[in-house]
Amino acid sequence: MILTVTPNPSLDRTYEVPSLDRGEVIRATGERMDPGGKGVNVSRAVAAAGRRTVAVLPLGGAPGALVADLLDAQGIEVAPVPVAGATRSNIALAESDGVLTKINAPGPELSPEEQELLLETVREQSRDADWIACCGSLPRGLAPSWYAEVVARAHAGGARIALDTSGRALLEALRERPDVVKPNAEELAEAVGRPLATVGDAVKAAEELREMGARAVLASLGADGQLLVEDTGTWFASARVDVVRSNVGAGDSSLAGFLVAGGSGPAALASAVAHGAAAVQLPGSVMPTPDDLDPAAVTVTAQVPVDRELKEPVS
Ligand SMILES: Nc1ncnc2c1ncn2[C@@H]1O[C@H](COP(=O)(O)OP(=O)(O)OP(=O)(O)O)[C@@H](O)[C@H]1O
Ligand SMILES: O=P(O)(O)OC[C@@]1(O)O[C@H](CO)[C@@H](O)[C@@H]1O
Repeated sequence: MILTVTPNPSLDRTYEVPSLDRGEVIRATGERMDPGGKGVNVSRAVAAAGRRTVAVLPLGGAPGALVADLLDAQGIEVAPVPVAGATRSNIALAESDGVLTKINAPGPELSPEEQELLLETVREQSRDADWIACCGSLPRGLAPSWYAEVVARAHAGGARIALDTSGRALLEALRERPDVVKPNAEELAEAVGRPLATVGDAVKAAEELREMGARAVLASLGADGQLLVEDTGTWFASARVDVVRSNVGAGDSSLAGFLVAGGSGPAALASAVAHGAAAVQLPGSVMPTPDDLDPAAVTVTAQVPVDRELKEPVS
């Protein structure tokens, strides 16, 4: 079973707009609502792959009830933590030229009792978990060391941890040796405090994250593909994509692909890239099913193209 923990979930609202004109009334040509938050998306993708998953998440107010209904309609098993504050709504504005602008709200502040209940729920649900995926930003109230605490507890209980977060929450958790961390290019650059211009820069930064405590690093590099650096080797993978419709949740889909394929080694990396490539070709944060995957479009190599310039360098 793959348990996901999303301390700051969201109701994701996507509006399709011709273009963004600041200061004007913009008429949307389409809209959709998805249950969101990075761990929630990982659960949706794991379930779409036909594997058992449970999503732990605080839920509050009318948006929280809507997130619960949407997850129920998708058959996702949820271990909810009722909270007083309303679950946030995050907005994505998708322009017709493919540019996507996202507005992420801070979310409710969790009281000390709610924080304790969240930790306790994670503990209870961890019993049958092979992997625990801890994903996304921390809501107000949770200390930057919160993920570090979850990693320590999970390891004490024998589960493996995949962590997808950023900033101080990531840096503090590294000391507890998470089994895999999944930064995107920006998060990787921020963690090591320098820009990334080439695939080789990303390899060096991933190696540094391992020196800081991560056992493995699965770095997602947007249109450039993905990199896996672990004890047994370093691999680079990419996939052919015809049309990008929405990259919201592509990283979450690829983390799910990595975990359902075993969570280590080149075959798991290939699955991660196949899931990311399929996700960007679907609207909103729709997660791919096995029918959407095209494993033949994926290439994986141990000959990492270190001199290749990133299409989206991080300055
Ligand atoms: N423009 C693109 N073209 C082709 N593949 C893409 C593109 N964007 C993303 N992907 C695929 O999806 C994977 C994850 O994307 P990305 O690195 O943007 O994740 P992310 O920033 O963590 O996303 P999110 O936080 O929205 O889940 C990439 O490694 C790649 O396989
Ligand atoms: O604010 P966070 O927690 O960093 O990210 C939240 C979020 O942007 O991540 C998912 C896409 O990865 C969306 O479903 C959600 O809106």
